[in-house]
Amino acid sequence: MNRLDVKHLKKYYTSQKAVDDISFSLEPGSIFGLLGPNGAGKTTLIRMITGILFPDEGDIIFDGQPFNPDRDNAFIGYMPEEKGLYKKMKIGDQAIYLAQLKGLSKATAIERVKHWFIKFEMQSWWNKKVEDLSKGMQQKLQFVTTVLNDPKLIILDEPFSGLDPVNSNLIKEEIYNLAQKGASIIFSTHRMEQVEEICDHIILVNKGQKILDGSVSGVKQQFKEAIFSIGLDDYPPATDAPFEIIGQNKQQQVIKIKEGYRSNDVLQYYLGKQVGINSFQEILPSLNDIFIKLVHGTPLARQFETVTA
Ligand SMILES: Nc1ncnc2c1ncn2[C@@H]1O[C@H](COP(=O)(O)OP(=O)(O)OP(=O)(O)O)[C@@H](O)[C@H]1O
Repeated sequence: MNRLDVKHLKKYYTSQKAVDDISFSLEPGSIFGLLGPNGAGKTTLIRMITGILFPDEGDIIFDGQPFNPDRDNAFIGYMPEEKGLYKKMKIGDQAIYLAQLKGLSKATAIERVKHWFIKFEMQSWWNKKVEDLSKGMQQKLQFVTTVLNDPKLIILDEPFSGLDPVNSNLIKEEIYNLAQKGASIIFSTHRMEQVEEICDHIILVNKGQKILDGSVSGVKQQFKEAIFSIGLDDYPPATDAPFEIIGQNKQQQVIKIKEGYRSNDVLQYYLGKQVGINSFQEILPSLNDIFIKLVHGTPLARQFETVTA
């Protein structure tokens, strides 16, 4: 059974089709990247999945049942990009209070908060106020308050923003741990290298519509362009070659195989020239390249439109 099924979800504002018929599914234990340019509709989609906004049309199925925010919110952890913490409240009390809001008893809330504060070396923060914390420290606290109740679905919007490399790694490891224990994670970010490193599956949204859906490796395969790197003992002039050279240094040549040829033709070509081949490897496109290719032609700022539902 899927953790989440989003079916034909729509949310129209008078001036914008913010989410326009989006469907996708999320399995338990999956780390899922929700990608898209500014104004694409990601936050609107997340707000519907977390019960903050009601969809105009479509269905959200959570753990096999129609999503009911009152019942299911206890199983969802949402870390929005904007901070949702009380500036003046003491940090320990605040974490306990937020855990209780998610349905934990006071005793369990205290136990969980202590556990996470020790794990993340935050014990000395207990009696401080949020306003005493730096941006990165607040981000770390926000992450802890998001996962305190062991959610089945965790939605993280730019979770690494403001974090130093050590704390980024700490949170990254925790994301893997939570997924391994069965939590499903939706990770929204504009940092493609983070998606490539962390996510197993992505969807790309543009102008309110889903334009790509697949595993990270599958998507990279889908957009590959017959580009290889090859390391040779010597680099003879490549006349009548079944490829074009698109880059070269002392260690390797980057080539694009011409239409109608295969990788074996490249090897045969160089073997025919009696050149020693030291390495040969396909270069897959980065998610950044794929993102730019797919949203190419989209105006830098999403334009408003007149919407009739
Ligand atoms: N409350 C609102 N009223 C009217 N239009 C809105 C409202 N909220 C969002 N929109 C519009 O819906 C579209 C999608 O916005 P949304 O915030 O979901 O995008 P996003 O993908 O999260 O963008 P970003 O990456 O910049 O955060 C935008 O064009 C925005 O102008």
